[in-house]
Amino acid sequence: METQNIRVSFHSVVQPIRIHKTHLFSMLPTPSCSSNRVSLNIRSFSSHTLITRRSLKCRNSVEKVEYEKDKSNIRRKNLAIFVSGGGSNFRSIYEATLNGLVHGDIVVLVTNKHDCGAAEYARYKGITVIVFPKRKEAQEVFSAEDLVTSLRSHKIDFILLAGYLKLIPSELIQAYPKSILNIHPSLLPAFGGKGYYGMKVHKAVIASGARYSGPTIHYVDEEYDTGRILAQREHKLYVEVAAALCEERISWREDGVPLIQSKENPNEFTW
Ligand SMILES: Nc1nc2c(c(=O)[nH]1)N[C@@H](CN(C=O)c1ccc(C(=O)N[C@@H](CCC(=O)O)C(=O)O)cc1)CN2
Ligand SMILES: NCC(=O)N[C@@H]1O[C@H](COP(=O)([O-])[O-])[C@@H](O)[C@H]1O
Repeated sequence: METQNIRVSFHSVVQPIRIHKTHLFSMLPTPSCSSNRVSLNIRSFSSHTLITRRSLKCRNSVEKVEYEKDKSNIRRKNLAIFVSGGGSNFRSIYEATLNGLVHGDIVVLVTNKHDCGAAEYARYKGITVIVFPKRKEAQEVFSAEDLVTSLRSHKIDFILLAGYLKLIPSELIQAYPKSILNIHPSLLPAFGGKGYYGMKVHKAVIASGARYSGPTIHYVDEEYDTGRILAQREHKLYVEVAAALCEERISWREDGVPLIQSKENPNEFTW
């Protein structure tokens, strides 16, 4: 049987398309590199905060400009993560909340498998674990409304699905508009929908002869994998998107396309 070489690449397959929007920010003055060091504070016109740029050394007239968003006056966000298995993305995001990459805290883990690896890890870290939906034979009923009430009591700002294998009910979607994301292990819309989860997705990609694959992060709507796509790139993507969420660097284009404001250059947006 002919073996097929497939490159399952988590590198940038879909080049981020960058657009330059100036109405959000003052035109960024081009830093002069006459001196050895440049430092510049840039005040934006938008609701965003002061963007300070660390002074940088210019070498060989090549500028390396980094912007450090001033997060001191951005409220830390409360996150709920939904998982059904080991929680590899959950653990990455959790670590990122501790090392400062994500300006938020994982307050609740929701799972349909009370004894999954992610739930055990969460309990060990002192994170509240909620089982939803409960097993059919469970004594007490815990409805979608009960789940919304519980998430509200924990003051949850965003919900991140990370290997959660059940359909999110519309009650939750209505209660958290534009605030629920999911990571899917293919370049949607290909290989998505009911029945496409876990290894089933990768097997379908390989069987199709596709040359590339990679994850998609999208907003969650009532159907499996049909919500607005936010990002498609290498597998550490969820931490970067969670960071953008918590730093309020996501905006919505007039036609409903969500955009991520670049951390490096606030005048650039990708989708
Ligand atoms: N309302 C939504 N809920 C969920 C979405 C979504 O986009 N909208 N994404 C899924 C995650 N997912 C793909 O990214 C996904 C998960 C599970 C399934 C699936 O077919 N599940 C089986 C049951 C599997 C099991 O119980 O072990 C099924 O429904 O028959 C498809 C896609 C999370 N929720
Ligand atoms: N449709 C989404 C989906 O299928 N997600 C899948 O859930 C698992 C999560 O593993 P983890 O719990 O070890 O991160 C992974 O297999 C991932 O592809």
